[in-house]
Amino acid sequence: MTAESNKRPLRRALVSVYDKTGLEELARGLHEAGVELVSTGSTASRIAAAGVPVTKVEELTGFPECLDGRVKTLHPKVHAGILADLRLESHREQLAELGVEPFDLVVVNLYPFRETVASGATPDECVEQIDIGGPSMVRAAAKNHPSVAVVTSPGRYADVLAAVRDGGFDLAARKRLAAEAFRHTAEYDIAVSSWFASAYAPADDSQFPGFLATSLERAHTLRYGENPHQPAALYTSGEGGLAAAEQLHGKEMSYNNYTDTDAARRAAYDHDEPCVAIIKHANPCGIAVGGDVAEAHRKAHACDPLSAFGGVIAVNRPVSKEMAEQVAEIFTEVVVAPDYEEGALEALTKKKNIRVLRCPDAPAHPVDVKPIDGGALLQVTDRLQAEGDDPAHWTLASGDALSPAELAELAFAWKACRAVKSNAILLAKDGASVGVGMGQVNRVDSCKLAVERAGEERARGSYAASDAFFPFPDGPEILIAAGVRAIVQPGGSIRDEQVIEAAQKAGVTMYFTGTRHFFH
Ligand SMILES: NC(=O)c1ncn([C@@H]2O[C@H](COP(=O)(O)O)[C@@H](O)[C@H]2O)c1NC=O
Repeated sequence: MTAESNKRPLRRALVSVYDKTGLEELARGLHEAGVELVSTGSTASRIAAAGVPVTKVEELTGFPECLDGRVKTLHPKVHAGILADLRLESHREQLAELGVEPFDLVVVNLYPFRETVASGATPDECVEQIDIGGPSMVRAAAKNHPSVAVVTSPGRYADVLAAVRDGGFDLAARKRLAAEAFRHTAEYDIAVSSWFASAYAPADDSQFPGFLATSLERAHTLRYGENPHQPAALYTSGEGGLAAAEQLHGKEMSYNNYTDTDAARRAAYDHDEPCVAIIKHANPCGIAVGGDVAEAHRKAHACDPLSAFGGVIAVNRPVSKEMAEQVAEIFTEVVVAPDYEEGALEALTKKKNIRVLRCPDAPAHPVDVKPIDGGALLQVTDRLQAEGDDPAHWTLASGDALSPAELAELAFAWKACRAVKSNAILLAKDGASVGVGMGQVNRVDSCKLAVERAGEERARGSYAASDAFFPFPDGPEILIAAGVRAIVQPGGSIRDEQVIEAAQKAGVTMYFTGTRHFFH
């Protein structure tokens, strides 16, 4: 059967829309093409006011709309007209016996439940905005797509008018519309059920909903996942962020580009000053702040130029021309920034392959969701804390108190360390990481790695941060032997006394934050 022969002419339409955008044009176009219109309350009034003939649904059902609109279209004369499978003789015969006319087109959009909740309305007001008749019609029409076309968005009206002039929608188009319709009602039900789960949840102390569902849209299929044998795709939540970033230049973003870019933005936005973070395999090979982004980039790159080759760079300010020219000299996979100053894009795009992203929003996701076999873990996203991450609240555990300038150096090391996968040790100097020990299964090896990466000269006099407490003095001893000026760590080990003693013996300043930043 050809697509042409699948077409079903549009002769009779049921229109019931809360959002009246484009309604008059749609009604007029349908009427001019000879389509009979049946409609509900205020939708019918708007159509009639536009001078287009319309039959009120009450005239069809012989039953008044009642209960403040709770019952309008919930009637067999409506639903039999939508649900009759016109391919079946028996259905056609039954409609004739019952005196029911079939509908070929259903145009419905639903009460604004989400918007009502967001407006801070009372529970009763929210409940009243749960559409019942609308989803019933949409689901019925979508189920019966072999006979009926269903439209749930004013964005589709132009297609409807094109189809009506062209002999109707073919079956493939009706299937696509049905898929859209079921998604529309599914998203609606997710909003309603999520609201119920939080607004009417059984009393317990959990701040997490009793039921969790989400709706994500596939933005595009990626070339592959973490490895070439893994198919992968990107989904967006519709709330901006990295997944919706605008790509201004370069090859298609890969799965690994996205994960590294996410980590890089997390690191760069931890700092108030202009900051650049360079990430490889989700770990920093350089983080630095500076008077401007060009300086921050030079300092970040200097941390580990070998590893920065092929890195992903995030900036918390617009990229300047000067920074862009520096970046263009180095093989870089991705640059992401809130914007690009004049001349910056020109400099970057001289490199054919570099991916350039504009992402105006700071990272915002409030909850981390991690799938595990058979379920998922949810946690409130780790952020810098008002207290533990502010040096004003730190406890001096050993040595002399630092001067404000030195304390600022140690505070930079502490914040930058949060971007390193645990066990994390980070050495910093002049507002730049100089040695990073990441992802080791014991803290001593992380200390060794950080010191080795920094090299003797840069380690000496640097400021060291540890994402979690030292369980033994062996880690700090390595840092002390390398000549660090001060150490910051959460504290809280049962052997804190031994750790403090090691620092005291060496005359090294040590602060406790009381806050931990594991990052896995
Ligand atoms: N109760 C019903 O039978 C019913 N039938 C259609 N609706 C909704 O009423 C709205 C349109 O109403 P009106 O044409 O009165 O503006 C649409 O959003 C439609 O989804 C209904 N409303 C709620 O359930």
